[in-house]
Amino acid sequence: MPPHIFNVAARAYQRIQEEKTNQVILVSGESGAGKTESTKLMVKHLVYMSPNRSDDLHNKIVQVNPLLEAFGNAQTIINDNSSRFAKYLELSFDERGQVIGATIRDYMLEKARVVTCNKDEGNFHIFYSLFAGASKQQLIGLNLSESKDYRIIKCGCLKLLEEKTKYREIYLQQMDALKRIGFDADDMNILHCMLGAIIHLTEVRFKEADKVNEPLEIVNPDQVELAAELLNVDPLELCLSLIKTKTEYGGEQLYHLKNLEQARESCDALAKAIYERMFGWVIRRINEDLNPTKQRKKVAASIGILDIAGFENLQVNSFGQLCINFVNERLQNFMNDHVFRNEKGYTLMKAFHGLIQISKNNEDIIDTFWKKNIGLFDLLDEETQFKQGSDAGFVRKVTTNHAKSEIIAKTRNDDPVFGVCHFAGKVWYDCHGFLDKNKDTLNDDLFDCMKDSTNDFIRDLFTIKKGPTGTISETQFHLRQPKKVQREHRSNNAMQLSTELGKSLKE
Ligand SMILES: Nc1ncnc2c1ncn2[C@@H]1O[C@H](COP(=O)(O)OP(=O)(O)OP(=O)(O)O)[C@@H](O)[C@H]1O
Repeated sequence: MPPHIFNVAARAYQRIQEEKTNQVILVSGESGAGKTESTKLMVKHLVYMSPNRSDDLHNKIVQVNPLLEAFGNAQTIINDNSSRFAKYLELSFDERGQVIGATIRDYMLEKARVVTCNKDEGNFHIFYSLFAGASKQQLIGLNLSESKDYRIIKCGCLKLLEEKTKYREIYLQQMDALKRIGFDADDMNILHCMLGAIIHLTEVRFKEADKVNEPLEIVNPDQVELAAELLNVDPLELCLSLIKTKTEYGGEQLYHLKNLEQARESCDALAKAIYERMFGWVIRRINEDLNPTKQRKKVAASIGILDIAGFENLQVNSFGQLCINFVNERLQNFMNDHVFRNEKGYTLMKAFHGLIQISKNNEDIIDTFWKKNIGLFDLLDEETQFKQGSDAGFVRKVTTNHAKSEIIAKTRNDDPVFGVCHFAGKVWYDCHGFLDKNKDTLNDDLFDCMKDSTNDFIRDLFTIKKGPTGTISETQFHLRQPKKVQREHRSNNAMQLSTELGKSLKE
């Protein structure tokens, strides 16, 4: 039945051979519709059609999926294995139509999931497989305990104990896939250290001081200490950067103490930043391994497959859903423009008549998001920059500026919620935390702290600038080879750390 996965792939392949033009396959559909599975089948089919293919390369291209899914997928209410990032995979072919490599571009990783996930959803798969699959020794090495109820795996619905056998198996597959793309012992060590550091950072708790104008108290400084140790950064510098921030004014450095919320946010922001950069690094390594130039053959044409997170309408829709749904609006618009509005598209539309629903023009919806000054994104940026800005203030701006719009829906109560009538249906957005998610900044002190790591690789990872797609996987910047994290043996140092912290804050 059209549109048949293998038929679409075969047509693209035929065109690169006959017309010698690059092809792109755009896979769209709601979350859980089968985009990722279809992409995998198309890749398999394209590689299968390639003559004299190298089995090693063939296997590698097909086998990167468990890795991408480990770090980029999670259980959602709709899909047990939902892609929480967008992926553009480009297969390169030589003049004989032989596949000679692949490149992956990643976009929009939903890194907020590391620290918050909706009820009945899960965190990224890698955290569950780490606890289920890593040996006792490995976990002890990361100062993690099998039995502790960590926030990172507690959030969401997955019952690790019930799924342990499944996740142990998945962990072994993931480690095997990492080895296949060239991860050596040092790479594995640093990857595990970063995962461990993220887990410890999400455990850090803060407490208001008893007196006003006094710094916050870190309830469990041992967790900061452990994270610092795994990242080879100075624990005292890390503690200080979590509870105070510096600004420059008239050439002078001023220090501000963070409030409870700001400290929690900056700790979460650090955990998210480490995850995001680690994810980019894994993709970068996949790309290095599958680089077509390694085959010493000229790329004659390519077939790209775009698989982005599908349209979402969950029980609670937040900033992530707003961004995902906007991208889906843009894709829909692209389809309208480039497929259905030209002659070939019209024929296609007739052929598909009754099989798929042709959506109406959605330019008004795109304008609602993007129009200068009054579009949702400009309004959100404006409210975010406003010192007294709030989530409720953003919703007020949206509903006032779009009072007559048929696209924006309001609630009758004062909840910071508004609705958008998308091409695929109406979605209500709960705007709690929108401003923070939009800010998503790691303050300079924390950045500097990471850049001061004594481990060259961690330092590079945080010095590297993000590329045009917002990830580090694509930048030209050179990353040094990871070196094993040097562990200093620390015991019962938390007390000493607290004393040093108090002294340093007084100074
Ligand atoms: N061709 C297929 N064969 C077998 N199972 C499939 C196929 N397509 C989809 N499925 C089933 O549907 C589930 C969801 O598919 P998939 O993850 O590809 O959806 P998606 O559209 O990529 O969703 P999301 O946008 O959430 O990432 C799969 O985990 C699988 O169980």
